[in-house]
Amino acid sequence: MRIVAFNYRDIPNFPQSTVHGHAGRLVFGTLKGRPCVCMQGRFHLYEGYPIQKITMPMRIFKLLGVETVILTNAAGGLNQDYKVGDIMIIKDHLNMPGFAGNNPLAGPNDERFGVRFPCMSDAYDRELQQMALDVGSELGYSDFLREGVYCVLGGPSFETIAECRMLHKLGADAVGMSTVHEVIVARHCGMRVFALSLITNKAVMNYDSEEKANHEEVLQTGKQRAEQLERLVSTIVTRLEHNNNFA
Ligand SMILES: O=P(O)(O)O[C@@H]1C[C@H](O)[C@@H](CO)O1
Ligand SMILES: Nc1nc2[nH]cnc2c(=O)[nH]1
Repeated sequence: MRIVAFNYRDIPNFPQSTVHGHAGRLVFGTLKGRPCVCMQGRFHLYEGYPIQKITMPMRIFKLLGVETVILTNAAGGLNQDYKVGDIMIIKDHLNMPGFAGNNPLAGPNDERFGVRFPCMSDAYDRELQQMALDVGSELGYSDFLREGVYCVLGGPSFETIAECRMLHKLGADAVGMSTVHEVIVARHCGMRVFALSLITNKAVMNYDSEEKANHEEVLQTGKQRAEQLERLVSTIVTRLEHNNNFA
């Protein structure tokens, strides 16, 4: 298998990864024979990037001919049934920065990519969600595979207890700092989207709790589930090929 990788710093105008654990490389290769491009590290509002810069890779992928985008993230579990290490298939999102006007599509619309007012009620492809459930069940992952609503915040501070309680009441199952901006831009230009959250920590909802969210726990849980996540995603990619829907 041949892989070609580019450091973000060698790609003109590409943002740089500043987060520990994000390697900062764009990797081209094949996954089970299927041509893929993977980002080793994504960009976040808390790094100080304008939201259009964070989502620029989505438009590059569109121009490269990508049809399906698979996004993964680390998130805190708000749903009290969730456990650390659960994998949540994202079925919908709450875009908190968007409520405050920070939407990647704000500003003049570039008609070459999509319409001024794109629909988001179908942001997360339902067929791909079902496929992930089927694949997860075949792989024996059903005990830790969930479906839920992801809420994006700006970060970098983790949430207060009151914020976690509010987000849970609003219908969020998991909270994080990424993904939604990319989803909006990917859908705007017509790519299919599938997204997963790894529940790396439990959001602290109780004033008696001694637990504290921290990035080390996030990285640690990521390492523990890496192999299973990799198998889940690569099997889904294989099914895309077998279904031949997106060639
Ligand atoms: O996968 P992402 O980058 O969304 O991971 C979250 C947000 C921060 O980068 C990090 C905080 O621990 O986890
Ligand atoms: N905002 C937020 N992002 C996270 N990423 C991983 N865990 C968390 C969390 O608890 N909150």
